[in-house]
Amino acid sequence: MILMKDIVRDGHSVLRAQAAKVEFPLTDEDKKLAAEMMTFLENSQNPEIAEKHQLRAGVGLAAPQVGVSKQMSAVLVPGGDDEEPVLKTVLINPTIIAHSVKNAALSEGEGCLSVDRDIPGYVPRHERITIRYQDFDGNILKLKLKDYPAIVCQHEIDHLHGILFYDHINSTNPFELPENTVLLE
Ligand SMILES: O=C(O)C[C@@H](Cc1ccccc1)[C@H](O)SCc1ccccc1
Ligand code: NI
Repeated sequence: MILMKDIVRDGHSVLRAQAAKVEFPLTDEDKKLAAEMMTFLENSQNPEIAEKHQLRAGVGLAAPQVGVSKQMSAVLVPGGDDEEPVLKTVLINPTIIAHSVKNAALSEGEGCLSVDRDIPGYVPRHERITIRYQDFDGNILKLKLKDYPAIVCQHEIDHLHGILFYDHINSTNPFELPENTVLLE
C-alpha cells in the first residue's frame, strides 16, 4: 500500500525529469503500480483510512511521485456523496492533442502531494482539453475534459514532464489573472 512516506518530495530529481514512455505489453510491475496508485487515491479520499494512515487527500497521482519515471498517472475525481466518480482512470502515455484558447485557474490555487509547502497564486491552465492516452491493453483512447477534471489531468500530465504547479504561477504577481482566464470556484 502506498503511504505518504512513499511519495517523493520537491527537490528530488525524479520530479524534474522527463518520464519515459510506457512500453506495451505492460509488465506485471506496471499493472501493480497502476493499481496501487489508484488505491492510494481511494484511500486518501476515505476519511477513516486517510486518518488511520495519515494520508493527504489526493485526486491524482503520477508515477514519478512514487519514484517511477514512467508516463503513467492515476486520477480519481469524486462525484457527490454516494455518486459515481466524475473521473476515474489511469492515463498511460497521455498527450494533450487539443485545447481551448480560453484558460482557467482554480480560485484556491493548487497544491501537490509532492510539495510540502503552500505556494499561493493562480495556476493558469487550459479550460478544455482533449487527451489521447492508452489503456492497459495499449488501445488508444481520447478523453475530452473541461473545468476541474481538466485542471486535475493537466496537473498530472505536467508531472510526467518534470513540471510542478508553481512553475505556472506568475512570480511577480501570483494573483494576476491573465486575460481570457476564468476562475473556477
Ligand atoms: O500532487 C498531485 O499530483 C495530486 C494533487 C493534484 C491536484 C492538485 C491541485 C489541483 C488539481 C489536482 C492533489 O490532489 S493536491 C490535494 C487536493 C486534494 C483534493 C482536491 C484538490 C487538491
Ligand atoms: Ni502534484
